[in-house]
Amino acid sequence: MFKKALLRLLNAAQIPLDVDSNFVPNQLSQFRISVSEAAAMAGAPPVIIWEREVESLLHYKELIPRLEEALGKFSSRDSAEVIQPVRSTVPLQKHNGFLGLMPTYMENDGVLSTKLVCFYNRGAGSTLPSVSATVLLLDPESGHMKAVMDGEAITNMRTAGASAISAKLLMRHGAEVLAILGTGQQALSHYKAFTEMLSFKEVRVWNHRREGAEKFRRSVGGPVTVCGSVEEAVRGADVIVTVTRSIEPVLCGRWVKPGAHVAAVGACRPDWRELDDSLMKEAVVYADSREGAMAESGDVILSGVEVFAELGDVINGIKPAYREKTTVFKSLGMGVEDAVAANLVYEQWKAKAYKL
Ligand SMILES: NC(=O)C1=CN([C@@H]2O[C@H](COP(=O)(O)OP(=O)(O)OC[C@H]3O[C@@H](n4cnc5c(N)ncnc54)[C@H](O)[C@@H]3O)[C@@H](O)[C@H]2O)C=CC1
Ligand SMILES: O=C(O)C1=NCCCC1
Repeated sequence: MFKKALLRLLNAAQIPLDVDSNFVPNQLSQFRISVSEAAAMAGAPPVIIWEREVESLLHYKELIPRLEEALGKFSSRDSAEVIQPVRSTVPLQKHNGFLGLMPTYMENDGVLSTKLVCFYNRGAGSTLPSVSATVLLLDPESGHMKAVMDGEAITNMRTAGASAISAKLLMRHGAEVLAILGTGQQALSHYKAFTEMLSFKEVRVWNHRREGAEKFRRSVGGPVTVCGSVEEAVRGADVIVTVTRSIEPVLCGRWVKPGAHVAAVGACRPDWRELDDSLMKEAVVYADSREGAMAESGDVILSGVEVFAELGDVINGIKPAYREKTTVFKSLGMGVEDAVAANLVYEQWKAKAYKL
């Protein structure tokens, strides 16, 4: 009874209760109760961490190593490491979109999360975002919800982080020219991740509307060449990122330099395309999840190509990285990426909260 009252007091004072053992507040440790028990007993509400705060807590330098480790764990197919089913989707027909459910459990790491993500094939005139997401982080022992987080910043950063890992592993040594097709949210996060973690002499961008590309150039500040066509942007490029909302191929194999690496991020439905057949057939195709790509990627399904390996297979040393060949990394996005990113945000949030 007394314990309960104390916990309610701590909760009212916004002292986080659902913390791991390294962070047990002194006030609780005297009562020798487990942290999960404490949080569950206290009925502690989840902390809410929104866009600006997520952005301020998440940094590529810390996120990317965690993503790399998570991709490796995913591909090890060890259920104590990662359980992550292929995303289930509910069509939002009236709104030309989908709700994706992305649960993940990492038993060894004690991480349980799910992302709810709505994504849309927006018409040209719409000002609404293409992707809207929320990540829920839970305590696997009690089921208690620890945190509710803005999922857009997490989605933008973890997707760009995974693409940067693909480039690090698959682009040719001495790569100099990066081309980005599309200039929306993912383009911005990819620009940041690629210029922070890798080094390029030139960055080119293309957008189907030139003013979008000009706006992008102004907003990133760094040197960017705006190109008038996809062909102009990608000719001679060593690394190409496709982050468009297109549902038809925008990138053709005949423009792509042999040995280039393509990180293909858009076209995440079985009948959507960003890359043409000739590129898909020429390239060695890698994916974040083989199963995900075979269920969701129009570029893979409709071109009829095989996924050669998962990125995690390369990380685990199970499959080779063909740097000298043309490579495509088909990204669909995975719950395990959201799980490690959200867990990192939560760790950073706790560290900040306890310093105060
Ligand atoms: N693989 C993954 O993990 C993820 C994939 N995505 C996908 O990445 C893509 C980009 O997402 P965001 O940057 O958030 O969207 P956004 O709406 O912010 O940007 C989309 C970009 O595509 C351009 N665009 C629109 N229609 C086009 C067309 N018909 N042809 C060429 N370009 C066109 C827009 O002008 C804009 O520059 C979307 O397809 C989204 O579903 C998003 C999140 C994660
Ligand atoms: O992984 C994600 O998150 C998404 N993947 C594809 C579509 C938009 C969101």
